[in-house]
Amino acid sequence: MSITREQVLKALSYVEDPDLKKDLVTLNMIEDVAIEGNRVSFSVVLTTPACPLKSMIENACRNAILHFVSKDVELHINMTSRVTTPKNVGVPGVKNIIAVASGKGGVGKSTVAVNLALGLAKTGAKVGLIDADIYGPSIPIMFGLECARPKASEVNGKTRIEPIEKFGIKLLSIGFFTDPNQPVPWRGPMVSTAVKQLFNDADWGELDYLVVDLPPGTGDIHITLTQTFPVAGAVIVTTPQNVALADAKKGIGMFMMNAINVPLLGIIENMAYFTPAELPQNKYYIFGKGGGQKLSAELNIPFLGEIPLVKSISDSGDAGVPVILQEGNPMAAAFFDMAERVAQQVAIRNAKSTDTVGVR
Ligand SMILES: Nc1ncnc2c1ncn2[C@@H]1O[C@H](COP(=O)(O)OP(=O)(O)OP(=O)(O)O)[C@@H](O)[C@H]1O
Repeated sequence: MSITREQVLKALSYVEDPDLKKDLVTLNMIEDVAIEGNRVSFSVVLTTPACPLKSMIENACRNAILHFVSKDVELHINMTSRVTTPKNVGVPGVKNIIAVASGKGGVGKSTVAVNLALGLAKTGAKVGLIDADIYGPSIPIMFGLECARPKASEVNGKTRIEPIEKFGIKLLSIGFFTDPNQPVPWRGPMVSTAVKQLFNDADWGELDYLVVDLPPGTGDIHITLTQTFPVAGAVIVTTPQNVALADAKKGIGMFMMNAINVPLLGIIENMAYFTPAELPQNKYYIFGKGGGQKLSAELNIPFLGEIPLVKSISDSGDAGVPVILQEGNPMAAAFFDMAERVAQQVAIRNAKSTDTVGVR
């Protein structure tokens, strides 16, 4: 039996990426094809290491080779990734900026942003996190970094801020530069300058994803961010109450405005139901049921999942070790699934955009 490269590629041309709706060969996702006797190896280059369809695609490739080439092939598939990016990247080295927003305060936006960033990093992606919530920067507490002060140096006459590194990600919070006991009366231009500095004056290096925790509502920071930097997409966090959903709708409306026009990656319903630690099967829909799903259906925006109201989420945030880092905690799995879905939506958006590079 003599296997050819053409046979291998022909077989793999029957495997479609379910999200991108094209076959892997057309998408240039097959690399490093090597054949020695009946030993065949190749790499599948996914659009994100957080791809929730990774094992499904690997199985489909295996079946295609065994079916169309030979069932006697000794097959080695290397599943790898190269994160895609919108063409206009505003911060050099940063592939995708993901904004995490909410209509109302206190719905768990920072909790989602933190666990999203750490979930993406867990898959092997290079991740940064910016806490741009000037009214209540909570990320220093959630990372146990209340007293941290990032180093700043002068490079060629320009200030360079070094993000703090913890739990495998780089982070900066507006809270690192203010006194937590001293209220800061922010004025519009100050806000805009401070936010731009977090992006432009920081040494972020190479990042696949830079997650930005925005203040609640719609304001100066949202306008500065979306008009200064090309944002890959926004994630909207809401709770199930009608008042929260109504405000979430306004937030979504802002991202859809022509002048802003940021892709909506989806809605996350936080505190979707209460579940006691000792009775995890019991779900109490204390704030109403299914509001986030209904909103996503109404506005035709992906629903990225629901996170229950669980004491360990709050405790871990206060203790400075986010829940996604706790092996075996079911909430870690819930946040990890959510992170995969967000990365999936970024890849879909990037591929749909005519400006996309990375998927060739
Ligand atoms: N699913 C959850 N279960 C239990 N507690 C939660 C959950 N989500 C968030 N919390 C807790 O609720 C509080 C508010 O959360 P968080 O700071 O993330 O909200 P936020 O929307 O960012 O608020 P703001 O923008 O007003 O600062 C925190 O104490 C957090 O630990």
